[in-house]
Amino acid sequence: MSTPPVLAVDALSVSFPVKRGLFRRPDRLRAVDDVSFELAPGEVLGLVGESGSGKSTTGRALMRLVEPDAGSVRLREVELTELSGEQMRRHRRHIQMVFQDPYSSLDPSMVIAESVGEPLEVHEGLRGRQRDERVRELLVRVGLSARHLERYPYEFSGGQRQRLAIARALAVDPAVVVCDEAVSALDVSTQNQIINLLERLRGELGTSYLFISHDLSVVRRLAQRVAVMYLGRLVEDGPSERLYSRPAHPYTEALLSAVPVPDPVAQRRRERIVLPGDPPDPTDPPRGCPFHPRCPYAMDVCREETPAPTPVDGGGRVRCHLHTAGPVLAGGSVLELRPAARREARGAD
Ligand SMILES: Nc1ncnc2c1ncn2[C@@H]1O[C@H](COP(=O)(O)OP(=O)(O)OP(=O)(O)O)[C@@H](O)[C@H]1O
Repeated sequence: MSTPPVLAVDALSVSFPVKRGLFRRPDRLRAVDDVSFELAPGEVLGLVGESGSGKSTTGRALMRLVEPDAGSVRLREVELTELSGEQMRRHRRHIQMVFQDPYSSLDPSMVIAESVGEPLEVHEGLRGRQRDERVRELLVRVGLSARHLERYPYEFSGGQRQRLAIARALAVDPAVVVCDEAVSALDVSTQNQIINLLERLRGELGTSYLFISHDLSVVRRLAQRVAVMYLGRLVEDGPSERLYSRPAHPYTEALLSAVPVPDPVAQRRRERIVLPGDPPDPTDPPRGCPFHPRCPYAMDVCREETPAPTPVDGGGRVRCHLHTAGPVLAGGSVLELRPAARREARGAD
């Protein structure tokens, strides 16, 4: 029997009211639409997509920092969507978040002993010397000096502050950490250090991460599996190795075509796919497949029907009509999304 997931998200949806005018009823913006995924113990799942695709809202909904409209979030068999406010506050020790801006979790007016030690006070009732001793251990664990206890966050560099935010998130030994663009504001060498730190801590503590980022090259370094969002929906998920080498959804293919590769010869040979237009208005998504107005492979069916998830090679799923028609078009269950396949798709239109 395979190990049960530490986190199981099923058909999660979140919407926000959006005011259009004084006398009109607010529209609903579907920021997260029917999203499902699982996270295994010690696994890193990358969540990628353009700005506004719903990545942060997904992460925040898991923590109940925004309330889902529908769906289930099970953390180690506990249904988080059914907990009362007080129960959820207590349960947050098991699911923590690291934000892009470390000041989201570090109060600038508190010394490190207080801000990193706060979860230890709240969840384990530790105070004084006991709390400080644990904070010292945490500082060392994230590569900082144990002597920094009485310093304020502004006395640290950006990378060091992110280490402090990670120490705070890990203080109460959570099962899952949601990292929301946690390295995006850092320069490349500091990014590398933080990624190495997260990887080391995963090895030492067995923590699972949902690693949200718009940067596919950063995600590739850390994630064993990747899920791709477009307009609030997951369009594809699967093992990193397969997804990066053989994307099954045209949107994933376009995102990957923009990621630079280290080999200059391979880089010159690559076809950069520039998607036409902007992402549609999320308060008025297109009929059929939400991606069809920008899709280089769009067929008639894509304008009419919303694609259902279909399994792809090596595990994972893709929501794409082209893929459903895959065996006809390409003779395999993962399409080769190349110009030839594109011509065939148009022919099958
Ligand atoms: N509190 C809110 N009220 C209204 N709309 C919101 C709210 N929060 C997010 N949205 C909208 O929901 C959609 C998804 O936003 P979200 O921040 O989750 O996307 P994202 O993929 O994380 O992008 P980014 O990386 O730019 O934050 C966007 O259209 C955004 O404008």
